[in-house]
Amino acid sequence: MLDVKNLSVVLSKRRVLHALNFTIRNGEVVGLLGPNGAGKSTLMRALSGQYPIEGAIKLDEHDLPSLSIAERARNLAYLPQTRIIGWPMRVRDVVALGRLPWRALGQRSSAADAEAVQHALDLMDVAHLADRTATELSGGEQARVLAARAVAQDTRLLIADEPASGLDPAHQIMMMEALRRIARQGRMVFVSLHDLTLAARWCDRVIMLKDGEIAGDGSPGLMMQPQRLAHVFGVRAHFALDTEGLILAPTGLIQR
Ligand SMILES: Nc1ncnc2c1ncn2[C@@H]1O[C@H](COP(=O)(O)OP(=O)(O)OP(=O)(O)O)[C@@H](O)[C@H]1O
Repeated sequence: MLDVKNLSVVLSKRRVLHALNFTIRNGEVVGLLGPNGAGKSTLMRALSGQYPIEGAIKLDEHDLPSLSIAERARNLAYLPQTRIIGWPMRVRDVVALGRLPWRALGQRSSAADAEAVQHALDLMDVAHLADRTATELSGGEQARVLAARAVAQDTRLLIADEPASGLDPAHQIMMMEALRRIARQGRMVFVSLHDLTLAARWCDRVIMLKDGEIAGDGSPGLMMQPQRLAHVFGVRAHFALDTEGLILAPTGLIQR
């Protein structure tokens, strides 16, 4: 379980996150929602050890901020929002970088590493691109390759900052299904999303951020009510239910 207590982050003397409290349980996909500037990326970076924090972050028995970089990389994978690959490497080699935290310096990759890489390539539907040069791929393809690298890291917590943005509809659904499959193996997935339709359908729980504070934490059905959507996002939405769950489509702006 991830247990976050009184987490605050100050950047350039500005308090961006204000005493956040929440948990993520094993097996859950938890969506992080909120308008631009709410603090989603800051929270994800803080959890992955990129910012100094106030408060406490515990991942099972570990105090996350005090783990070494190597230990952290074996426990937590972080997929950043910017997903352009800078190195002209083969796709399979980019994904294999996710295995480095599991090997001693100079140790050769094992059959288990190769299996994890292939699994990640398949899960993110990039196996057919495995021998291409990563920098020559489209933006959405590069995004899926970097997601595969994070999956190959095989950690109990996966933090993904807007992994569905820039993907075509089929790959957005594939991404959410993949995250759900990862969670159902008993792992934790924390995913930020701007697409409320995807969040309503694929997240077990959503946490809403507004101005660096939690404005809601619960099931999509409970959290995505008209009043809260109006308060947090300033939008109204159409709601429907089908056999697979909630369908939510933002339809207009609330006049403020
Ligand atoms: N290094 C920094 N120094 C000062 N303020 C920062 C810094 N990084 C981010 N902020 C501020 O923190 C707030 C939250 O930014 P953050 O990037 O976390 O928002 P977000 O919810 O991820 O937004 P978006 O949906 O646009 O990606 C913003 O007001 C931003 O200006």
